[in-house]
Amino acid sequence: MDLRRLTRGYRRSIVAAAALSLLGTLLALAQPLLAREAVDSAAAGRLPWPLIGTLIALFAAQAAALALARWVQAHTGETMTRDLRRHITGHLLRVRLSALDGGRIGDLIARACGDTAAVKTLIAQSLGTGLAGAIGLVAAIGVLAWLDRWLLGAVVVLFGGSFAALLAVVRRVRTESRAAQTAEGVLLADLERALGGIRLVRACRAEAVEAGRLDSSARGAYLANLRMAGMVALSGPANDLAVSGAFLAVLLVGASRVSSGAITLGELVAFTLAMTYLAAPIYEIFQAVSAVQQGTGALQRISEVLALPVERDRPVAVVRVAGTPRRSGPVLEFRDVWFGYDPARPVLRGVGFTIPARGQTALVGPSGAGKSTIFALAERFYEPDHGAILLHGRESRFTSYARHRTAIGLVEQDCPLLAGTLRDNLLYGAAPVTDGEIRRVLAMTGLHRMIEALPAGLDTPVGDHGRRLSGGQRQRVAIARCLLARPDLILLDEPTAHLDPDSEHALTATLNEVAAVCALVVIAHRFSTVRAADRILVVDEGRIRADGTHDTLLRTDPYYRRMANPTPPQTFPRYA
Ligand SMILES: Nc1ncnc2c1ncn2[C@@H]1O[C@H](COP(=O)(O)OP(=O)(O)OP(=O)(O)O)[C@@H](O)[C@H]1O
Repeated sequence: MDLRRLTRGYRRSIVAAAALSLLGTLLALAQPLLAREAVDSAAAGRLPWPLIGTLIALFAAQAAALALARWVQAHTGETMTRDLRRHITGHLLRVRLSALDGGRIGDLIARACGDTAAVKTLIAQSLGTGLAGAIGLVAAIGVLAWLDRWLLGAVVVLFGGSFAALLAVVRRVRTESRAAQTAEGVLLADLERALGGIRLVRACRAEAVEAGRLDSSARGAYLANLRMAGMVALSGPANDLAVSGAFLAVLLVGASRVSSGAITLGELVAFTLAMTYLAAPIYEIFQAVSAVQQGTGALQRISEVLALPVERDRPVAVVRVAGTPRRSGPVLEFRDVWFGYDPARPVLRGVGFTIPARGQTALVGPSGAGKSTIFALAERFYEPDHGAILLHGRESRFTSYARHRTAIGLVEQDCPLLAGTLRDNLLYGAAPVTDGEIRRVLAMTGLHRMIEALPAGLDTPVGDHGRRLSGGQRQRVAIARCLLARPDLILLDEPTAHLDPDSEHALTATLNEVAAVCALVVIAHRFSTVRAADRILVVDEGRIRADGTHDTLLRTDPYYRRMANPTPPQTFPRYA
């Protein structure tokens, strides 16, 4: 993303703002010429009322043009910021999870909010005004040269020096601006880390550690902003000094030229009036250049986000060649799938299995074996490094992400819910459902009694990440949401982990019911859940070690045998 691409689609508004600013400047520049006539007439003892009337009209027209220019600029700045935010947030929601794994969410939020605001300043303050300022400067110099070249010489010497100094300052502003934005990103990411894990922070009495960490990131932003403010502050008085010096010089040189008869008093007054209009474009150009420097730092950070790879469906032509999905046969198939979060260190090593269209399959295996990773690949959060995943007999990479995920429902281990009401969470991503269907699913998942007991029922807020619900309630809401979406295949990561024996029993009966109408794959550590499965896959070190029914595996697989008959000290069973 660069300035050229950023301004595409808004150039008309920018030019309109510049044209209005320029009109304001030109109306201002006409004033000294009329003032010269008016002062010379007044000096001759005649008050030129028509001239004075025209001057007043010019003042009013100038004010109106400049006010309108500012409004158009502000409007353009706000529109661009809104569109840029829409673009960046839309992009972030489609970024590949592999690209997000290494980044910090708080920093991404800072880029989507803070950096886009900095770009707004760039647009609102610079493009239109800078353009108009540059043209206004040339016009003002033209008028001054026409009024008196000698006086203009004095002005150029004084303003020229200060302008060169200002440009040097502006260059440093860019570096410091980028440093400040980066430091603010770190601060937001640290704050998000601390608030996201606030219970852990409290339980570990780590408030002071986190406060120190936040303090040091806040200090980074503070120092960079301070350095930038220092430079901008220095440049202001330097500019003022140059303006006052130039006025003094003009008055001194001008007075001697009036007394020698080289120019009239009216011409001197006109010159000093025109000079006031020289200061405005110079200030506008300075503001514009420094806003461009600050905005370019922010634009760079936004470009980095927009460069993150996104999930993109294959072109329709390629997808058509891949054939149509088969409804008969297995719903999901893994064919020799290899995958590593870091491709050099594979987590899955040649995983292969098929999931029939009905029935329950359990995935068991030691912690870290790769079970959740199999789910992540089945859901296409990541693509395999080698091998293929087939949905209804068709390679999943030829299916759109939306269609693929409509067919597969996932309930993850920590059952994340979103801030909102129970209803929002139950219907999140679901096709339109009837109240009867909601009631049926609530009864299946044992949520109906809990919801009946709530005064606001389904409209009860669940809090951030569903924190106002218990772990078991969260889990059941997540399962109910999944059932309401009516997928062909449901993936449940440890669905009974948070349940008491009664609820576990009830859920196992529900899962048996569900498995009669669609395919169900369950990651389970509890033997009671595994027993209910029609088929069990044993995963170990990224491979399917064994595959069969409960009875077969009891006879053939040592890990499964130990899982079925645990001996007390062996909490984490391993292969012999
Ligand atoms: N997003 C990730 N980035 C990098 N490595 C990861 C990521 N997620 C998991 N891993 C690694 O992949 C390996 C397999 O993890 P996975 O979560 O699939 O295991 P699991 O069998 O589901 O374990 P558990 O039963 O404890 O949930 C682990 O070594 C883990 O550290």
